[in-house]
Amino acid sequence: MERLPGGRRPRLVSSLGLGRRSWEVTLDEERGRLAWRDPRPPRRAGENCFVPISEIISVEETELNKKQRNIGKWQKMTKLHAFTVYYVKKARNHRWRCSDVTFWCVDEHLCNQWIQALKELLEMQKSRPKQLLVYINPYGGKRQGKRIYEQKVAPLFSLASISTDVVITEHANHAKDNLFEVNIYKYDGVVCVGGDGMFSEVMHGLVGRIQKDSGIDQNNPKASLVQCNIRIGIIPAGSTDCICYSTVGISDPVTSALHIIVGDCQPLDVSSVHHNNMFLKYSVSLLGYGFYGDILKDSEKKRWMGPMRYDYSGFKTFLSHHYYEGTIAYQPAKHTLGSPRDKDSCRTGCYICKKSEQQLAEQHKDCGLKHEEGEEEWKVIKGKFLAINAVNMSCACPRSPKGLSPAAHLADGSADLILVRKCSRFDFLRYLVRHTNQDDQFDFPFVDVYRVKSFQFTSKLSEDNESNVMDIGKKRFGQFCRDHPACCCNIVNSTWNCDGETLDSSAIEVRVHCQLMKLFARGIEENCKDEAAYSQNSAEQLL
Ligand SMILES: Nc1ncnc2c1ncn2[C@@H]1O[C@H](COP(=O)(O)OP(=O)(O)OP(=O)(O)O)[C@@H](O)[C@H]1O
Ligand SMILES: CCCCCCCCCCCCC/C=C/[C@@H](O)[C@H](CO)NC(=O)CCCCC
Ligand SMILES: [Ca+2]
Repeated sequence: MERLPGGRRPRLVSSLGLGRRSWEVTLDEERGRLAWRDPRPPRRAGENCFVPISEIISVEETELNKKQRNIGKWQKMTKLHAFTVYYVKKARNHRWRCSDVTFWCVDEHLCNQWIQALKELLEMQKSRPKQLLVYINPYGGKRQGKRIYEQKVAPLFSLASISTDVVITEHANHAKDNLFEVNIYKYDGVVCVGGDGMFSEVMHGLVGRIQKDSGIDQNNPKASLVQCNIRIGIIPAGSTDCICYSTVGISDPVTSALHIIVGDCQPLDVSSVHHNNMFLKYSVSLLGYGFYGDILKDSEKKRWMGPMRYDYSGFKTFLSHHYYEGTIAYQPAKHTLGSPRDKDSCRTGCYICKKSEQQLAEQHKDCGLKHEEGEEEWKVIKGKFLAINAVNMSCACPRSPKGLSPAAHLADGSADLILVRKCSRFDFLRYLVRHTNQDDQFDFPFVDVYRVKSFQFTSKLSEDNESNVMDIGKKRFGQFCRDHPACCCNIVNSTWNCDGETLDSSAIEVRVHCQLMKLFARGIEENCKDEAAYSQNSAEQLL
């Protein structure tokens, strides 16, 4: 479509057939939408609909089948020309579906004009991926990854003319290692089909590869890491799927595939985890010591149970009620506007994350200047903890729809550090139950929460071992419980659960890297009235 005088974008308006009737169809480039309305007087009119061009999946010329041709007596004599528009239809609970509408007319030229105009507009959607690298974990979750991809996702990618290279993983770390070998720069994105563990693998491969190619040493805990602009798409097929749920609002393969197709982009904070100047892992969701570490450790032996293993190990770990002694030092996140006790959550277009993005851009501008991160204050807390959870995002998942920290932000450059101190089993149960209802899980005297940009943890055991290396008695006989010297119960360390993988060290140093990577997502959308397929709105509102 050519520009109108004054740079205004044009409208294409035609009377086109839809079903048995004629509708007024408008392609309004200025407002970025395709709309169709029943031109009959309001009392007799049917639905009026519109779809944003950014949410059109594809347009195709269509041969009307026999049933569709039965649209009126006179049309039987004439050759009809038709095209189908496939678009995103928004359903309840953030679920997206692919819907379609077929318009027809007798004028072949008009039909082609519409197809061409729509295709040109789709071509202009520059954030849409054309070529993707897909990794499928056939053993994640309920072992449905391959079937989910082939039946639900691949047909949508092909409808949207996205070409794919698909790798079905044969062992753990296959995807990660592969990402260090292939030419990643020819792809517009990498898709992982699996759970949080599979996402973590792909993220480590991609972020690690970018650092390697940029000459950054990941072992340096103070290194300024290079942002990864190749987006990752998650097709959920795992046991928890917390990253997908927290960034899309639902764990649903079709919804995620559609977010990839329309080229959504959601920046994400990533924490680096080090031990003694050695890089251990990155984390985007949960770094959990104590309760969640113990669940993970126990559940690894029960992988054959599938997603149920977390319920079994969760119950067992709850009954064991272990607490761990240690010291946490953290740097508060002073740069961010929010607080973990906020009532509002991070949503699409979040202004708190936008503010952090601006700050990051400013930091990059004066990249010559050293930022005084190391000099900022550290706060130190010693204690006995049932759980230490550091979350970069809410960690919402089907088990806990508002997550471990409902007000955490996806891309604000901070993590919420939740400390659950030693308390009774009953109080801990009350705390856990609040993960599943609307009550405030931080409103307990034994729970503290801080928004941080970095933290360190040392367990009491490793502190003692370091300060008493010559204490032969301890070395030989192990450590004894200080509270009950006579009971001889061994004090052991817990394990860190890092996005569903265990870490070997209990002493760790963690730093949040603001918006280090990007996902094919847009954050959780507010439930707005005009959400549902943009239909049933009045014509006056629309046109
Ligand atoms: N072919 C494979 N065989 C064995 N393990 C694999 C294979 N491909 C990937 N993996 C590993 O399986 C682990 C778990 O996979 P995934 O995250 O997909 O499922 P899950 O653990 O059931 O789900 P969640 O992480 O959501 O709890 C990943 O850490 C990944 O490294
Ligand atoms: C009496 C009712 C009490 C119910 C309490 C339910 C609380 C559920 C909170 C779930 C929080 C999930 C945090 C996400 C962690 C993921 O990075 C990780 C990898 O997938 N999953 C687990 O470690 C698996 C963790 C599974 C925990 C059950
Ligand atoms: Ca964050």
